[in-house]
Amino acid sequence: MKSVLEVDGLTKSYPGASRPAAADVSFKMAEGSALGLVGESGSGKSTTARMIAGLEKPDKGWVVLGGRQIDGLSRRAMQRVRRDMQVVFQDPYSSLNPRMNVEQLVGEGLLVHSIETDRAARRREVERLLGLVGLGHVDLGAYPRSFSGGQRQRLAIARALAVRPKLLICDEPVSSLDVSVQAQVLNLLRDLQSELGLSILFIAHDLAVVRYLCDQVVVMSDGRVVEKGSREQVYGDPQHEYTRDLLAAVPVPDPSHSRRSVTEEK
Ligand SMILES: Nc1ncnc2c1ncn2[C@@H]1O[C@H](COP(=O)(O)OP(=O)(O)OP(=O)(O)O)[C@@H](O)[C@H]1O
Repeated sequence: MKSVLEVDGLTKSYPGASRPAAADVSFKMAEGSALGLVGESGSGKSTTARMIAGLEKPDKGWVVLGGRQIDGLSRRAMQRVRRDMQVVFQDPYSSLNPRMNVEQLVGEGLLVHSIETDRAARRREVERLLGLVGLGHVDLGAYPRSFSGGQRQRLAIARALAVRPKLLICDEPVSSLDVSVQAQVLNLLRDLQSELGLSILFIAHDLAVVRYLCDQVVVMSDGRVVEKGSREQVYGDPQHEYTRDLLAAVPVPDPSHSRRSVTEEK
């Protein structure tokens, strides 16, 4: 199967640290799949994601997106690659510009990347995207301050999808939300993944969340990959003691219990 993302030997040390934040991290992601990168706080997930997204330069290793090596590209070249790789961040309160309204926020990528320069057509596309994320009813002139955390995360997802990325990186996208809202946003991501064939790299410390959404799992500890495999392998027959310990500590209920309420969030 064609891979959307390959990382090989990614390594990063921060000055003064006693060990690398990420050491020799390698994995492959098939197109249309959802891969969960899991581990406790400090295990190196964000550092790895930042190197993939070009926000941090690796000391060693490489990143290939859609067959093209993207580490070490110039800032300008990287800007073009950003269209193919969108990130949804943990905190929807700081990731959305408070001075931009819904139409501007969701439509920005369409304008910046010259995908849709006609205002009326862009507006229609923004409305379509809002419908996709369950916000078909919202006022295009509204500002982020009038939305709940879950709704803001839906806006962030619509904004990311606008440019039709090859890869969506979700960095702890539900961990700042209430548990009931978490389930709704996870259900949305799952539906989008199956309906649009989206490739999602999902970063989380919570194994229950990853089990729900991801078909492949990479487990990190102390900057290293300690286990990787299919969901069935990693959850059904964990090989590493660290994975077994993480699994033993899973606290969150199955989000599928609130599946019917996906569109009910206000
Ligand atoms: N900019 C930085 N400068 C120095 N050290 C850093 C920096 N960013 C991360 N680290 C260190 O690198 C290690 C890995 O951190 P990283 O944030 O990648 O882990 P994580 O698994 O994403 O954790 P969290 O879930 O808390 O974000 C930690 O020891 C952290 O303190």
